[in-house]
Amino acid sequence: MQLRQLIQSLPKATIDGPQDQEITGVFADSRQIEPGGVFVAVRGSELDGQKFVADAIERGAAAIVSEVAPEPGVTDRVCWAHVPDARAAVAAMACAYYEDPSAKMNIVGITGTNGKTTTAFLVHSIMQKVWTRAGLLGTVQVDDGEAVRPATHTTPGALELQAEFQTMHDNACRGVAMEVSSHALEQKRVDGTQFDVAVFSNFTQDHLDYHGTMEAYYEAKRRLFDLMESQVGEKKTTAVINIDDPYGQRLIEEFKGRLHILSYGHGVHADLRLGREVQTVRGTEFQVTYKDREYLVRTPYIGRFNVYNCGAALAASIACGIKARSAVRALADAPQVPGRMENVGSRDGATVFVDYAHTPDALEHACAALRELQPKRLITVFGCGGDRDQSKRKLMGKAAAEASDLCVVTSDNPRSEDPREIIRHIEVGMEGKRYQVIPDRSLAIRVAVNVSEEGDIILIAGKGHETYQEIDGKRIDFDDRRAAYQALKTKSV
Ligand SMILES: CC(=O)N[C@H]1[C@@H](OP(=O)(O)OP(=O)(O)OC[C@H]2O[C@@H](n3ccc(=O)[nH]c3=O)[C@H](O)[C@@H]2O)O[C@H](CO)[C@@H](O)[C@@H]1O[C@H](C)C(=O)N[C@@H](C)C(=O)N[C@H](CCC(=O)O)C(=O)O
Ligand SMILES: Nc1ncnc2c1ncn2[C@@H]1O[C@H](COP(=O)(O)OP(=O)(O)OP(=O)(O)O)[C@@H](O)[C@H]1O
Ligand SMILES: N[C@H](CCC[C@H](N)C(=O)O)C(=O)O
Ligand SMILES: [Mg+2]
Repeated sequence: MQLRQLIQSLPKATIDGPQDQEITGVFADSRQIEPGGVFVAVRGSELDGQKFVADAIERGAAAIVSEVAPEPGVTDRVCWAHVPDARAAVAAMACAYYEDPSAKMNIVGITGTNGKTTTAFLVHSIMQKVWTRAGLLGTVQVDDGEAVRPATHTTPGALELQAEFQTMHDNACRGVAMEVSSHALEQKRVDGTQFDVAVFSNFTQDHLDYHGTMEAYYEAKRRLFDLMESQVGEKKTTAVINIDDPYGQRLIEEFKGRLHILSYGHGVHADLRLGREVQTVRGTEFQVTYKDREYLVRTPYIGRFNVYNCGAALAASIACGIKARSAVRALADAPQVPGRMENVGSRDGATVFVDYAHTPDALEHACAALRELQPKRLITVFGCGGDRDQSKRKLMGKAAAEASDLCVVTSDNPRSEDPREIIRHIEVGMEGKRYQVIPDRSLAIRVAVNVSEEGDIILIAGKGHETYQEIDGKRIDFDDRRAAYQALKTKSV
């Protein structure tokens, strides 16, 4: 692509210097730049990209995009675009460079505190069944329609994202199911993406370390809908919103008349109504009413919260033009989402589930889901992440202690923090309840399995699909599922 053409995609830019050359790519990381590339200097949360401009020029950058004006003489060597917002510039150039691949596919973006990964898997699996090829982007993995690989972020940076969309389109994907994290929305990673459907699953406390307040966290989530409203193009867009969630109701109020809304939930006002749930160890059955027609949904997923995730996935699929009946049918063999309510085995009548609940609300729901299976006792092993929202720790302690017969409090990615200090924060919420503290996660799992008896259920929460434990900035191999399997195998009688 010609630099002149790319530069035109930048809103409100002041341009100086040579523009007549073919460029080799757009880069926000100076370490990746190739000669003839465009370097965008982003002021990040850790570093200021401006510091790397000289390095980028040294490596042969053809153009610099920056919030800072050029120094005299620089524009004799490179083109300089002075912009008001470098993150917005990255997104705009990413879309232009990859020629707006999101405009050519059905894009479902999913935001909310809990349930994004699960809902994205469900939408992806419905799309795959109906359209043969579909893309998936989320916390666990990326599926580009041909190959699956582990994800590094829930939502990739703007450049990686648009490149991924292009690959998916080249691979004949008709649709993409993607998670949209609040970090991504705040950092404009999805700006310029043309969504067909935006889903709001629910909203409870998390990430206050990053967003500061619940209001700022909500504003970040709402940006997905603001973006969809301001989207230019041919797409008929739909906002799929959980009407049973108080913040979902607020979102509906805020966007009524501005976006086409398809609500889901248990109430009579929901456009897609959920009801008559029956939970068993093998899965869940429930009824869906949409446009006066009733559907019986069968899914292998357990837990009431998964009825919501299925409802969101059905509504999103319908909004993409998929027949309700086909979507319902596809849910019957919904895939196991790695580390989400994953049954990893039983021994002497006690069963272990590994789950990714790492917020107070998720932990409460995960415990409640397993309680519905009427265990003799529910034994919960959990911890809280270091260098993350500290105020959720005591709330998670309370949620787990209230719903469990016994808790084993342990470590979950302490990162740079002292694991015992994190555990002390958790314990504040557990006063007067039965629990044990075992900071070594592997030992904690072994102890929980060893004390279990016939009819017990053990929930190992917080790490789900993760295959590491992050201590002091280092990632050590660790997998709850493997640790549980080993503990079951070597259980003392
Ligand atoms: C806090 C946060 O979200 N940080 C993300 C963000 O970094 P940043 O933009 O603040 O960048 P920075 O490190 O300060 O550097 C500033 C700029 O200098 C550039 N640089 C840096 C070094 C150099 O030598 N040359 C150079 O050009 C960097 O490429 C960057 O453009 O953008 C980077 C590129 O996209 C991300 O890798 C990075 O994710 C960090 C590692 C991270 O841990 N993020 C987590 C919190 C996150 O994003 N999580 C959400 C999910 C949360 C949920 O569970 O809901 C996610 O979407 O994954
Ligand atoms: N709809 C829901 N409501 C409440 N809790 C849920 C819901 N769906 C899943 N959970 C709980 O939250 C955990 C995380 O689910 P999931 O990975 O689908 O969410 P997520 O929003 O992608 O999370 P993250 O932001 O960490 O990627 C699950 O393991 C489960 O315990
Ligand atoms: N995406 C979540 C993952 C948390 C998982 C938990 N294992 C932890 O490390 O805190 C976060 O960044 O808050
Ligand atoms: Mg996720």
